[in-house]
Amino acid sequence: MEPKTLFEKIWDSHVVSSIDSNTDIIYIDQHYIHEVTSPQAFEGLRKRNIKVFRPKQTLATADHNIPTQNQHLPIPDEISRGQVNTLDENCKEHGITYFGMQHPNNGIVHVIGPELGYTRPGMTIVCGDSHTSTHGAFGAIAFGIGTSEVEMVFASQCIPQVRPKTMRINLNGETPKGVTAKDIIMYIIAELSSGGATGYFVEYAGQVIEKLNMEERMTICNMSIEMGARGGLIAPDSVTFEYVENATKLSGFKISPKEREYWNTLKTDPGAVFDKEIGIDATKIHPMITYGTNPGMAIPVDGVIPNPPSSKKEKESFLKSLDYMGFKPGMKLLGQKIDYVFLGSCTNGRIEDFRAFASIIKGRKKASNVTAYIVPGSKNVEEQIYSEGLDRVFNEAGFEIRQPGCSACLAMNEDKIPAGKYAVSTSNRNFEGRQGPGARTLLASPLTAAACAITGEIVNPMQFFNN
Ligand SMILES: CC(C)[C@H](C(=O)O)[C@@H](O)C(=O)O
Ligand code: SF4
Repeated sequence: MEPKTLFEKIWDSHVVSSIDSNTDIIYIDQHYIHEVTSPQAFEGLRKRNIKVFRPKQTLATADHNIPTQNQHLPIPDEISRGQVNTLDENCKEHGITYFGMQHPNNGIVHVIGPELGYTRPGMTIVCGDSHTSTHGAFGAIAFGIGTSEVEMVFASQCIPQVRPKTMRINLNGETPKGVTAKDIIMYIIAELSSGGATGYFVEYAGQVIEKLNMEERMTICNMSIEMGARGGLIAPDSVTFEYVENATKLSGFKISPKEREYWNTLKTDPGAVFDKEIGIDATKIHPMITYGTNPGMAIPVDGVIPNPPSSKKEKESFLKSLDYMGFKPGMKLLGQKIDYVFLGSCTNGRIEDFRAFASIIKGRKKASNVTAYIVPGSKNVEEQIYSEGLDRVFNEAGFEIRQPGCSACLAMNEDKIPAGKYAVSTSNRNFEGRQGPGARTLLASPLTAAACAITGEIVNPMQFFNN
C-alpha cells in the first residue's frame, strides 16, 4: 500500500463521491454552529421546506454576540439579542443541542467542542467560522465554511470541497523558557507571512509538537488560518487520547473499541510525500508580538520594527499599517505604554492560559493605566478558574474575571477597545478595527499579556523567569 499522510487518510475515508480530479464530496462527522453564520442557512432550509438531516451531529452555542457581564439579564443590544434568540428558535425547531448563554456548557464554539469530547481524532469537522482549524489539534480535518455551505451540511451532512495541497512543518530543538505555543505559531506565521500557507492543509510535527499539551496544540492549530492555510492538524497520541477520554466524561459520549482502534492508525506513514515540507529550529523562537495589522507582522518582543519592503505596493501597505498603529520602522516596542489587555478568545481562553497568566500576576498588582478584559473561553473554564482558586490570584492583583464569550476578540459585542488605544491581546487577529473602530491590537501570548498588564507597558515576559 502506498504511504499516506494523516490528512490523506482522514480525507480519503470520508469521500462519498468525486466530482472531478480535484473536487470530492466529503462526509462531515461534526457540524458546529453559532449565532452569526447560521441564520441564513436555516432560512434557506425553510424556503426549501427541509429539515436538518443529522441534528445529532450538529452542536450549537452562542458566543460572538453575547455580553460578558450580567449574563443573567436579557442581552441589552437589540441586534445581538435577536441573533441569539433566532439561534435558540432554530435549534428547537430542528432538534439541535444548543448550549445558550448561561448553560453550564456554553462557551466559544472552538473551546466547548473539544472540552466536551465532541471533537475527536479522525473526524471531519466544519463550522461557519474560520478558526474551526482549532479542532485539527486532535488529528481531525477541521475547517471553516461559508453560510451557503452551512446550509449544504444541514441538508445533507456532506459538502463538496477542493482537495487542498499538503504541507508539513517540522519543529525541532528545545524552545527557550517563556516561549509558549502562541509564540511558536506567531513565529511560524511571521516566517511564512500571512499568505504563506494559502491552499495548503498543514500538519505540525516534530519533538516540539509532541511535547505540547492539548491546549497548546489547539493554540497552534487555531492560528493556521492566519497564514492562509485551509487548516492545520497534529497526529493524535497518548496526550490526545487521555484528553478526549476525560472530555467525553463531561458529555457522556462512549468511545467504542472500533473508534479507539481507528485512532491508532492516525499518523502519517513513513515515506508519505507532502507537497511542501518546512523545518523550524525551535531554539530560535522568542516571545513574539505583532506591530502591524496582520498576524504575520510580528517580531520578538524585544526586537525592532523592520524597514519597509522594497516593492512600492508592499511598502505603501506596510507604512499604512504602521501609521494606523502609530509606529515607525526601526522602532523598539519595549517600553511602549499600553492601555488594555485582553486575556481570552478561542486562541488563548482555556484553563492553561489562565494558569499561565496567573503565574506572572500572582503577588503583583495590575498597572493603574491598564484596563483588563479577562474572559474565560467557556463556562467550564470559568468553573475551573473558581474551583482552582485562580479567581483569588486575579482579584488580589486587581483583575476582574468576566463571563465567557468571544468578547474583545472582535467588536461584535459590548467589549470594545476605544480608538487609538493600545491593547495587548491574546486573540488571533489584529486587522484595522478588529477590536473596535481605531483600536490598536498587539497580539501576544498570555505570559506576555500578563507581564504587560502589571508593568503597563510592553515588556519581555522572560524577565519574570530570571528572578
Ligand atoms: C464571525 C465569524 C464568521 C468570524 C470567523 O469566521 O472567524 C469570527 O469568528 C472571527 O474570528 O472573525
Ligand atoms: S474568539 Fe475570536 S476568533 Fe474565536 S470564534 Fe470568537 S471571534 Fe472568532
